[in-house]
Amino acid sequence: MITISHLAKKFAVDNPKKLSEQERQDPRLSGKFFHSVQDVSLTCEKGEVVGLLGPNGAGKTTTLRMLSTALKPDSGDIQIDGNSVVAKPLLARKAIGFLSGATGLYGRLTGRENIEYFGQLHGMSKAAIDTKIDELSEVLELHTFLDRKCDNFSTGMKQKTAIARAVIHNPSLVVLDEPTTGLDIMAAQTVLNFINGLKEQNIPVIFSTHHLGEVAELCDKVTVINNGRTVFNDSLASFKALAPDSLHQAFLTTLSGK
Ligand SMILES: Nc1ncnc2c1ncn2[C@@H]1O[C@H](COP(=O)(O)OP(=O)(O)OP(=O)(O)O)[C@@H](O)[C@H]1O
Repeated sequence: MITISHLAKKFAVDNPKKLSEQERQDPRLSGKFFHSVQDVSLTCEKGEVVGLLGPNGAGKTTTLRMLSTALKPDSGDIQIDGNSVVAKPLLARKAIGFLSGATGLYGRLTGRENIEYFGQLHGMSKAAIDTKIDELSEVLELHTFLDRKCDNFSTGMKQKTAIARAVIHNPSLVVLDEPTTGLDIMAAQTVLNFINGLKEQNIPVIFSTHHLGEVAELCDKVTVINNGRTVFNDSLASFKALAPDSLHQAFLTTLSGK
């Protein structure tokens, strides 16, 4: 089980002139700090898929980066099966498969080499890496480009390769930051099927998205973040019940604080 409790993260603002107009008006700007995440809590049980929703700049990526250990929280805690991610980051890195917003593939390497490299970093044997790549190639439909250099991959090819790379080590929790953004309908469906496959294997998934249709299709739970705070954290059924005819209206209701 994953428990995120009262996370907070602020960033120093070196030059306020570099902030956008929206950020300058944002209540999270206080003195020399921008309090990106102020109080985020959520839970995810084995086999559950949690959808993380929120307007642009709400704090979703910052939250997921703390969960993946890329950022250290200022306060709050994250526990995976009773172990604190903050206290034991190395343990957490083994347990989590994290897809960040930037795919960051090595362009001079092939897709396969990029994935293999991560497997090696995780200490996997060549045989275990090969077996896992075969499996991922099947479910993520990588065959046609797996042995091409990543340099001129399409957005979809890059994203599928980055997802395969993120889960090469058989993580016990998968965290995906906007996994379908920029993908065409077929590639997005492949990624959604992949998430569904993880769910069937009882592997918990937490993913951020702006697509409410994906939430309806896949999620057991919904967490909405607004201005760095959790404003909704409940089952998909409870989310839908906020406005039975429209998920968009349900989402807007969570933001209005009603
Ligand atoms: N390293 C940083 N330094 C300063 N401000 C930051 C930093 N990282 C994020 N922020 C700010 O924190 C806020 C939350 O950003 P975050 O990327 O977490 O939002 P998000 O919910 O993922 O948004 P989007 O849906 O647009 O991806 C934004 O205003 C962003 O500019």
